[in-house]
Amino acid sequence: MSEPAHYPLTRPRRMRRDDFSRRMMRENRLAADDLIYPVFVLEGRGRREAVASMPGVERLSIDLLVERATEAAQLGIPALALFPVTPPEHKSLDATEAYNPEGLAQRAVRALKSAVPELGIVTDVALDPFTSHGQDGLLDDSGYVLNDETVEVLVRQALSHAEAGAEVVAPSDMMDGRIGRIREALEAAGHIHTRILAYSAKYASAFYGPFRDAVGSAANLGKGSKSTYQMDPGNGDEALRETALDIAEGADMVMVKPGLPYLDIVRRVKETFAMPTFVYHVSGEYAMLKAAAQNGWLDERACVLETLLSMKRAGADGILTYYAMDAARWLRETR
Ligand SMILES: NCc1[nH]cc(CCC(=O)O)c1CC(=O)O
Ligand SMILES: [Mg+2]
Repeated sequence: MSEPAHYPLTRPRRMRRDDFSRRMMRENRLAADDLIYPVFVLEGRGRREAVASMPGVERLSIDLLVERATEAAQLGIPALALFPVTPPEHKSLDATEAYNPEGLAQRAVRALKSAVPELGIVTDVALDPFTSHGQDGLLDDSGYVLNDETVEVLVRQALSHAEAGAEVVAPSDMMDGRIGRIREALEAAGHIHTRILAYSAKYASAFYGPFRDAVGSAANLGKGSKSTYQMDPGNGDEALRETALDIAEGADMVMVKPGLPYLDIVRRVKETFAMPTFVYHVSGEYAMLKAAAQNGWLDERACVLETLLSMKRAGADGILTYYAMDAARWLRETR
């Protein structure tokens, strides 16, 4: 009774035969701990506004945001990323509203920290919600985004966030040298515990379109491009050089953005630096999944969870996603 020689000795399908052995060999899992929930905050009370290009996503006034944040914490989500919707009358060429201690972001941080202290708050350090032209920095006469002058404003903005109680500041602007300057300023001001989540490899991506609608910077930006500071989608090695600089300057965590089209970069960054590595599943990626789901073309729950799991498999330690609340709920239910 000899083995038929043409039969494989190794049958990978054995381990896939039953649910128990599939679970035993599963290498990566998604959990609520992996999720960071990006939210848009509005002026006023009792206000909620839908974002047309992101069905299911709402801009909320601080009081409603506090309720939402309470739910997020109950679902086990560790942190929220805050994005203010600046009223047009507070936008200017010099973006001074960015570091107003009574600004919307700063007030939202204080309200969230007092109502839901266990939920980590990540603030966005960048000037685009505050400039009248929608660029992430100050402009010279030719319209070029100035680096060092912008960094000085980012430092003031980051300090105002730390002062308000944000545990994590996340520079998303891609100016050179800003991590080092922010780190020095935080230390000098005694904010030695404030973590920096650096958007280290942020690409000049068309997938940010719906976000710019959500924060109301799309109209200001018009046809303007961010290619003189955000990275060229054709580049991979440059992402490693950018990340190395941010780590050397004092970043505690690094990020790649967008997500799904850039998972090769996530893998390379994680393998090269072994740092806490985050990925941003951006607004356009959310919109794609949502649109297909609304048309009945994709199983939303299955495709979203598969997408987020693939980000973990690529090496991400955490994911910023507009699907955070849904995903945390889905992960609680047993199929
Ligand atoms: N500093 C701006 C910023 N911070 C986060 C996003 C995009 C997030 C998303 O698309 O979900 C952007 C947009 C941009 O760079 O134009
Ligand atoms: Mg850089």
